[in-house]
Amino acid sequence: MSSSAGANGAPVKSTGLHVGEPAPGVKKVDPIIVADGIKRQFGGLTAVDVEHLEIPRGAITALIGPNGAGKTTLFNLLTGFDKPNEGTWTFDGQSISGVPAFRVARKGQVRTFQLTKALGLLTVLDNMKLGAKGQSGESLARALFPWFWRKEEEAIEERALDLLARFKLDGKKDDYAASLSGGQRKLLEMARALMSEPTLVMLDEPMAGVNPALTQSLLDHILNLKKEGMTVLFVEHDMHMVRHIADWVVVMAEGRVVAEGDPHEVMANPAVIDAYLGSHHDQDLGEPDTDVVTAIKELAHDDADESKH
Ligand SMILES: Nc1ncnc2c1ncn2[C@@H]1O[C@H](COP(=O)(O)OP(=O)(O)OP(=O)(O)O)[C@@H](O)[C@H]1O
Repeated sequence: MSSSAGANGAPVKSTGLHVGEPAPGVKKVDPIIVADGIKRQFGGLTAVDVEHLEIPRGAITALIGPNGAGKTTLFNLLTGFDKPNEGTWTFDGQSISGVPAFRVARKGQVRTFQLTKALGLLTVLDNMKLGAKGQSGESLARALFPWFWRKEEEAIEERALDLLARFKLDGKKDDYAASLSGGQRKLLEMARALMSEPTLVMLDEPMAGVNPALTQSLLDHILNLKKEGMTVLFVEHDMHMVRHIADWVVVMAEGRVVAEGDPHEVMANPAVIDAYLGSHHDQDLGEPDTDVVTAIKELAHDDADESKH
């Protein structure tokens, strides 16, 4: 598997990730997450109903689907922020179903979380320190061995400053996080997630609210995570980004996985267009995602043209 930039500067995609025909639930050569029979209901609504899903290790996987498909709910379940009605899953071969979020994070699976109002009132550096693992529940040990904790705190601060420099936020370390632009917030969210030295990074709509000036920088940071050996799983509506950086795409609709494959295969799959056009047919949530459908069709068309040359 290689992840360096290709001759034309485009990222080189990881291939050979699956075993057999790409279809919902297809087995992966080296899965980092394996989920079985996950169901999450809210009253009478089934938000997630995933029979089998494997996320490939060391690759970038995009989770896409129309509004209300269950993507965020699945993210919340896998990261321990919510509990399913049914289902089991493993991370790195260990069962983590029902394990609370802070323990999941300590095992190396982290997600970005949004800069809420409360976090906005902390400085950028304090936000980073919050992302370090092993910080909660050790107050007794902290009181008994202050010298040890001072050392750990110094190490945490050093790592935070290194990461802030890497994300070009070091000049803002003492600013309130609320003063950052939309794109800088996304960078801070990603940098904060890296404080715990994760093996799997889960990003919820990394491009939402980011102005074009910071888009490339965010993409590069995500590609770098893969280069450094991390696995990335992200939810995103921007199809151009999905095609550009994802090695593998999982499509959800109405709680289920309806398609899986590399971005080219998925964009050419009629089931994917149907999922977007068919969304909301029984709900009054407004227009289906026609912009996304247009983007998918354009990209599928480009792919067909490319394959003729
Ligand atoms: N806490 C909750 N209580 C009740 N219903 C919920 C709750 N969370 C999610 N839902 C419902 O579950 C379904 C799936 O929602 P979810 O947010 O997971 O979809 P999504 O694919 O992430 O959508 P979007 O792309 O719009 O963020 C939706 O119908 C939503 O209204």
